[in-house]
Amino acid sequence: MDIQRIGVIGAGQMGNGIAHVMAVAGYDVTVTDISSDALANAMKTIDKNLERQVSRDTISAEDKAAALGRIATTPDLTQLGGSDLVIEAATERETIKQAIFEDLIPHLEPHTILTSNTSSISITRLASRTDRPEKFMGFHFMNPVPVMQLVELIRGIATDEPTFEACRGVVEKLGKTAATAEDFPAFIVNRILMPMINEAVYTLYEGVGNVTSIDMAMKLGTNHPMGPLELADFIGLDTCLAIMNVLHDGLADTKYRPCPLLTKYVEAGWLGRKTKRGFYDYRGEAPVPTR
Ligand SMILES: CC(=O)CC(=O)SCCNC(=O)CCNC(=O)[C@H](O)C(C)(C)COP(=O)(O)OP(=O)(O)OC[C@H]1O[C@@H](n2cnc3c(N)ncnc32)[C@H](O)[C@@H]1OP(=O)(O)O
Ligand SMILES: NC(=O)C1=CN([C@@H]2O[C@H](COP(=O)(O)OP(=O)(O)OC[C@H]3O[C@@H](n4cnc5c(N)ncnc54)[C@H](OP(=O)(O)O)[C@@H]3O)[C@@H](O)[C@H]2O)C=CC1
Repeated sequence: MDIQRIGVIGAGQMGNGIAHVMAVAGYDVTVTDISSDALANAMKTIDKNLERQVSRDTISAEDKAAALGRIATTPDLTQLGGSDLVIEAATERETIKQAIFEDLIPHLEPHTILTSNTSSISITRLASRTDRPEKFMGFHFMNPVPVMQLVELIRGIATDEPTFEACRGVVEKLGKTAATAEDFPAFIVNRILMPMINEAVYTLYEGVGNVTSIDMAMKLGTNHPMGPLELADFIGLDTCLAIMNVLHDGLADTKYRPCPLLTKYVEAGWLGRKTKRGFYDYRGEAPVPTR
C-alpha cells in the first residue's frame, strides 16, 4: 500500500518528534492537538531540532526547509480524514484515545491505517472500539524520536498482514529498526524499563539513596545514558504512572504496584521536564534534585 499522507494526533513531545522524522523522510504530515499552544510549541521544537541537525551536518538547510514545508498543523481533528496512515500520540489515557478514534472514524477514508503510539494500552482493545480492527495496530516510537533507532510494532489480534507490512515499510523508510512485540501490557520496552524506573522510585521512597546517588549509581555503575529518575522526568511522570497502572491491572501481579511516591509527584502536577518539576527542578539554570 502506498503511504504518503500521515496524520499525527497530539503535538506533545512524541507527536512533534513523529512529525519531524516523517517530514524529513518525505511524507506529508498534518498534526492536530486540542491545544493550539501545543501546536505552536511543536512547530518551534521541530524547527529547533531540525536546526540542530543542520548544524551537525546530518541534513542540509534545504532539507530542513523542505521538511518544514511538508508539515501542516490544525486544531480540527477531522482534517486528518484524508490521511493514508494516522498515528495517535495523545495523552496516555484510554478514554482520551477512544474518544479521539470515535470522533475521527466517520471522517476517515476506508483505506486509512489507524495506529496508536501508546506505551502500554492494549492494541486489541483500542482496535475493537473502531470500525477497522484489521487496519489498526501499535506504532510505538521511543523518545527522543529523532534520535532513537527503535520502533515497536504491535499487532492487535485482528491486524491483517498488509497493514503490518505497510507500517514496517514506513519504519524502513524512516531508517529506523522495527521490533515486533505481542500485544500484552506495555509490550517489550516498557515491560522491562518501567518496573526498573518504578523500583528506582521505591529506592528513593525507602531512603536507600537520594535522587543524585540513585541516578549516579545507575549511570556510572551500569553505563545507562541517563539515570532512571532523570529518564522518568524526561518521559513524563504521568506517563510512567499510567504505564505502571496498565501493567498492574493487566497482569494482576503486585510486583507492578506503582510506588506511592510516584503517585504523589503526579498528584502534585510535578510531571518532570514538561512541567519544569519532577525528581529534579528545571526552573533554574541547572536541574536541582527535589529530594
Ligand atoms: C516511555 C516509552 O513508551 C518508551 C520510551 O521512549 S523509553 C525512553 C527511551 N529513551 C531513552 O532511554 C533515552 C536515554 N537517553 C539518551 O539516550 C541520551 O541521554 C539522549 C540521546 C537523550 C541525549 O544524549 P546526550 O549524549 O546526553 O546529548 P547530546 O550529545 O546533546 O545528544 C546526542 C544526540 O541526540 C540529539 N538530541 C538530544 N536530545 C534531543 C531531543 N530532545 N530531540 C531531538 N534530538 C535530540 C542531539 O542532537 C545529538 O544528535 P547527534 O548525535 O546527531 O549530534
Ligand atoms: N513520553 C515518552 O517518552 C513516550 C510516550 N509515548 C506515548 O506517546 C503518547 C504521547 O505522549 P507524550 O508526547 O509524552 O505526551 P505529552 O503530554 O507530551 O503530549 C500529549 C499531547 O496530547 C494532547 N492531547 C490530549 N488530549 C487530546 C485530544 N483529545 N486530542 C488531541 N490531542 C490531545 C495534549 O494536550 P494537553 O497538554 O492540552 O492535554 C498534549 O499536547 C502517549 O500515549 C505516551 O504513552 C510513547 C513513547 C515514549
